[in-house]
Amino acid sequence: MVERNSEPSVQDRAGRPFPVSWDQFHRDCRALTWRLNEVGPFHAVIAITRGGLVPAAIVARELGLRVIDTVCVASYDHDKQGDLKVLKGISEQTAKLGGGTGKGLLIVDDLVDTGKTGRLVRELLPDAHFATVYAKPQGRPLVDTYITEVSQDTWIFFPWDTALSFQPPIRDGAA
Ligand SMILES: O=P(O)(O)OC[C@H]1O[C@H](OP(=O)(O)OP(=O)(O)O)[C@H](O)[C@@H]1O
Ligand code: HPA
Ligand SMILES: [Mg+2]
Repeated sequence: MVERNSEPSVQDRAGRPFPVSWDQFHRDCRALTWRLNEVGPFHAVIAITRGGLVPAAIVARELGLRVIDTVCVASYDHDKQGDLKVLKGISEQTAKLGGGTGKGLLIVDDLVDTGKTGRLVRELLPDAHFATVYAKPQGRPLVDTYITEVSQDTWIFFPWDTALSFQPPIRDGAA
């Protein structure tokens, strides 16, 4: 738990931890690609940084796509969501592939939570296909394809944000 002021963080409010291992994440990305393979073909993959970079690499590999671009968005400072900022949009070359509206482009992110990030990127590329690995109910309507839904009060811990650590035995008070 990280407290920077008296407000509970999104993660504190979320309560339910959902740790995801690298193995599980890889399996979920492959499951996502099975679905996307039926929707495509796509001209390019666009990762929403930074969380979307990992699933985008796996999905692109599985779909045989080599054109990969990024939309760089900053919102959560660890677990507190601030104002959204687009730090970088897609390149002119990728925009051309999508005919200006994103048609035939595949946007990938690790998850949708409130949907703020997804909404912003959809506004930039309204005709693109938006895929995430995980979805919470508030953001789910924005996503075209996802694999696993978790409750809004779940906090997903991704493998690139975590490390193995000792856990005290349950009888000694472990959660
Ligand atoms: O649906 P929302 O409520 O907008 O939340 C979802 C976004 O939040 C996380 O990114 P974050 O902004 O934390 O940045 P990161 O990908 O660089 O970790 C996650 O990777 C999604 O992009
Ligand atoms: N886990 C990690 N990052 C996030 C989440 C989450 O559940 N929601 C928004 N950003
Ligand atoms: Mg992100």
